[in-house]
Amino acid sequence: MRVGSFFLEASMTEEAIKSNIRTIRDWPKPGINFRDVTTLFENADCFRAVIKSLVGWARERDLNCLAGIDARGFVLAGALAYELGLPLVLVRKKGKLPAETLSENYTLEYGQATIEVHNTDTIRGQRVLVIDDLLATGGTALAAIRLMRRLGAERVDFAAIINLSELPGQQLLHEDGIHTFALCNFNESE
Ligand SMILES: O=P(O)(O)OC[C@H]1O[C@H](OP(=O)(O)OP(=O)(O)O)[C@H](O)[C@@H]1O
Ligand SMILES: Nc1ncnc2[nH]cnc12
Repeated sequence: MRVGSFFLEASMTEEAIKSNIRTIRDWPKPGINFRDVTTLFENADCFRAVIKSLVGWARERDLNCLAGIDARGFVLAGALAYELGLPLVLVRKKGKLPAETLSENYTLEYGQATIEVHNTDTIRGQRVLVIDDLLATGGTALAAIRLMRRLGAERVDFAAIINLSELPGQQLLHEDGIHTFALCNFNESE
């Protein structure tokens, strides 16, 4: 995985980004250090620097479609779609999409879930970037990637603000041949 400090403006280092992410201990259950990006979104300069970095990386990847993951991934994906001028497909939690859907089940750090996408032609033959706020076990990202492949994606990349470096997501995506980018890493001890 490439960590994004190369793309960050001099004024916004990896450490500066991390300092804008709040950690909530033992939430939503004991033992989980929840990395809360709402504090980063509330800092306009930091949010702009994050989008600028993601856009810089995305431009190098010669993409032609984006897919955002419900819910925090949507905040990033909408800004990237606007900036890059690319179509955006929404990957939603089960039961939220009104037309015909494809579904994938997955396991989270703290439970089980299902994500869905509309049965759209927009993905077929495209180089797609899947976007989320955070990569942990990789369950969500890999489920979204499976959906993109079922919809006929030619290539799928993945980008997030945060990689939880002691969880297996990064390695699993690498083993699946997914080009992955994150702006910062967190260890359990932080
Ligand atoms: O790598 P994983 O172990 O799959 O975990 C990462 C996912 O967990 C969080 O979402 P969550 O399911 O909490 O949903 P939310 O964005 O709706 O809060 C996060 O936004 C990622 O989507
Ligand atoms: N530790 C964590 N913090 C925030 N979102 C998460 N999703 C999965 N694990 C998470």
